[in-house]
Amino acid sequence: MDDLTTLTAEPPSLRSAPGRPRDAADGSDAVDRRHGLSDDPPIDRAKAITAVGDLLAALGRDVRGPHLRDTPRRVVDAYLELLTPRALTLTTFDNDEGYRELVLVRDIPFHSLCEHHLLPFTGVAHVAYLPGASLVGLSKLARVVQHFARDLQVQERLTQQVADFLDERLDPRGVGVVLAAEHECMSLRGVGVRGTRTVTSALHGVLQQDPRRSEFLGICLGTAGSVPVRAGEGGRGWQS
Ligand SMILES: Nc1nc2c(ncn2[C@@H]2O[C@H](COP(=O)(O)OP(=O)(O)OP(=O)(O)O)[C@@H](O)[C@H]2O)c(=O)[nH]1
Ligand SMILES: [Zn+2]
Repeated sequence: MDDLTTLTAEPPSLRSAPGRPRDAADGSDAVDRRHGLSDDPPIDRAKAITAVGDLLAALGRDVRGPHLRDTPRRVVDAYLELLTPRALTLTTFDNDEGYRELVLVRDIPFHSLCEHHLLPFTGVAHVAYLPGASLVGLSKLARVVQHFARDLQVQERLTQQVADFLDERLDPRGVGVVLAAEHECMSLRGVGVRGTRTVTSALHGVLQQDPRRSEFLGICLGTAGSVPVRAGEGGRGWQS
């Protein structure tokens, strides 16, 4: 192992300076997940619990009932769980053998929360890179997806964040990320079209150009022998 980079993602309430990736006081690189305005207010759990209680009351619910009584706390803790990223450690190795072909981890299941409706979108990610001087631990490609998915997101931004992060940290010859997801805000409500898949991609470096682009997208989008299906139980997102 030639390099070990630890990226800690603290709960937002503990962060001193919300913003994009920044240097932490302990010398590690901290990735702040609240990529919106740099002056995002801190999290106030008690205030959030009160607000959910008020919301339920305003929706005409009797919040004194045995099941609803503790629901505001449950809801707030559920959101905090869904929106707090796990710490991420990116482990890289010298590419001593000079491997130069595509490294692709396909069918990574993920879930995130849509920023517009606070409803989940779930699907699979396909993450690839063309190595330069370094290889990365394979599981880390899945961890990067999970890390950035734990946020209020739009699919386009999530896709780009994963690609940009790997491009910055690995210095590879190319990076490719494809996400295919179903948005519950389109399935359960609104237009009500169950079973649609939104596909987004972000390509960097050599993977932007053919023939690498076609090779990568062909594997991801099914023109190389498999057909994408909804992310299913057990994380199976594709069918031969
Ligand atoms: N581009 C993009 N749009 C998204 C994403 N998630 C949800 N949306 C869309 O955000 C849009 C919000 O549109 P609005 O008209 O403000 O909301 P709405 O009245 O609830 O719209 P409907 O969903 O059409 O009922 C909808 O078209 C959603 O489908 C995403 O990840 N990316
Ligand atoms: Zn939505």
